[in-house]
Amino acid sequence: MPNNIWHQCLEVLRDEFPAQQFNTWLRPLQSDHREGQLMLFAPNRFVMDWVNEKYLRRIEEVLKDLHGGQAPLVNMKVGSAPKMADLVVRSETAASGAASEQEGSSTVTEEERGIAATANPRSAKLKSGDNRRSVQVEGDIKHQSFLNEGFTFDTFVEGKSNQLARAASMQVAENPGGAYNPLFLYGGVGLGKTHLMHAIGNDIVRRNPRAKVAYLRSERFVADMVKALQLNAINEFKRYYRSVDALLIDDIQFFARKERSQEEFFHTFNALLEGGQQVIVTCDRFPKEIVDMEERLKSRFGWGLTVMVEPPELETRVAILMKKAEQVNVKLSSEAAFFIAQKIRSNVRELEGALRLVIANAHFTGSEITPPFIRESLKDLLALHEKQVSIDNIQRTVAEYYKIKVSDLLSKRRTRTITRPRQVAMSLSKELTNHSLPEIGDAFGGRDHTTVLHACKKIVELQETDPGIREDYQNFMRLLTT
Ligand SMILES: Nc1ncnc2c1ncn2[C@@H]1O[C@H](COP(=O)(O)OP(=O)(O)OP(=O)(O)O)[C@@H](O)[C@H]1O
Repeated sequence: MPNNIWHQCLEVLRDEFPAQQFNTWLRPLQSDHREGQLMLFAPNRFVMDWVNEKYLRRIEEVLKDLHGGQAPLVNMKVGSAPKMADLVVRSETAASGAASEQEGSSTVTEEERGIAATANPRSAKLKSGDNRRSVQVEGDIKHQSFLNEGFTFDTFVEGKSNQLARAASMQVAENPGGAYNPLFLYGGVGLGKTHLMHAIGNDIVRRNPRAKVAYLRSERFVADMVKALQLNAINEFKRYYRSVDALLIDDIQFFARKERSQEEFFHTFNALLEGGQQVIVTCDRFPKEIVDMEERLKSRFGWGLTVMVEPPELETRVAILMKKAEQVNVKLSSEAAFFIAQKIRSNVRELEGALRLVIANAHFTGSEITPPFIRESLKDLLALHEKQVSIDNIQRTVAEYYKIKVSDLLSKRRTRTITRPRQVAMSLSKELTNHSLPEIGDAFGGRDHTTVLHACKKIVELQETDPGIREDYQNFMRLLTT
């Protein structure tokens, strides 16, 4: 009876608390007891916070009374999917002494409060900008996250598009707090930034099981900070985030406009860097391009190493598909992988989604995975893709075709090998999307609309005089629209 230990504990608690309290907060908790750890699953974050605040200490005492030195460590988690990187709150012995840092003067913005209100309904009752000093909190609550165990360097497929990011990440995992601090990984959606970040975290813990690694999305940092302010626990918040060996913050762009959080993060960031602790940040764009973010924070991001993760080229997409299929013990022929990789170019997440769909269909129908079968399975998805020609899509297709990088198309480089593909891509964007000339200019590294106009004229001219360009252009039209 693996969860017996929790039932014993519940029996004691049932006698201690009024029935209504017991039924509301303790009874709904589900448990999973293994390897010296008792994981309690709360149905939502509000219940988890409440139990943490009001009952966790008592739960631990009861377990100690019942099992002495054999009592398991208690962790709490929302939901029940063990593979997800959900927030885990671990109760630990309070560290002595209060943090002495001065609090910043900026106030919590409406948006920041909104996040906290979602995370914790009680916070909605608190007055805006309430940042009274902490007196005491019930127990010292420390936050830690489970890292997705499947996201490792072994499961990450290397290609030209991510070679540098992967190498830098491996260096950081080997030597956290060393030369690449902070590590700033950026790039479009679904390209593997989170995967790499977890791989670093997992590797740090593998090398040093005592290492304290905190992974969280930036919204979580904001919500925790606002909640800490409201519960007068900001010093505990600061102490916790400054005590980790590595702080991994995903999708930092969500800090935009959250001034108080930026300020808090700025101080945390400095403290960690000074302490030789590792900071890793991911973002959907280059630091300088993040809007509504303090300049001093953006410039700090550039102190270590900033690396882009680019969309994978065809060969890498094929390799990723083969690897993902292998992970679920499905035999995928290279012809089939190639077929999917050619059709789905947007990002790896979508590539994975397409593969899952094909595998599920094959499983249910007992069919072999062949190109005609794939075409039929992905009919709706492909139709959607074909309808949606985006500038992004055009840039990727053109870059891949001419064997250059998307970032070259967006750069200021003016060599012929780059300018011609750039003009082709601009012209295709004008012809195949509804974007205006200024919008297209913007999407190509912030160029003026007259540059786009010039590119369009040039490509029309060249199609008449240069058979090579004419053929390329026709190929693109076919690739992008059929
Ligand atoms: N090179 C790769 N090898 C294997 N899997 C990959 C690779 N790149 C991405 N993936 C997979 O693609 C999926 C999406 O990746 P991930 O969540 O890391 O993207 P992201 O760049 O963080 O996106 P977002 O900006 O939306 O958060 C994950 O399942 C990840 O394992």
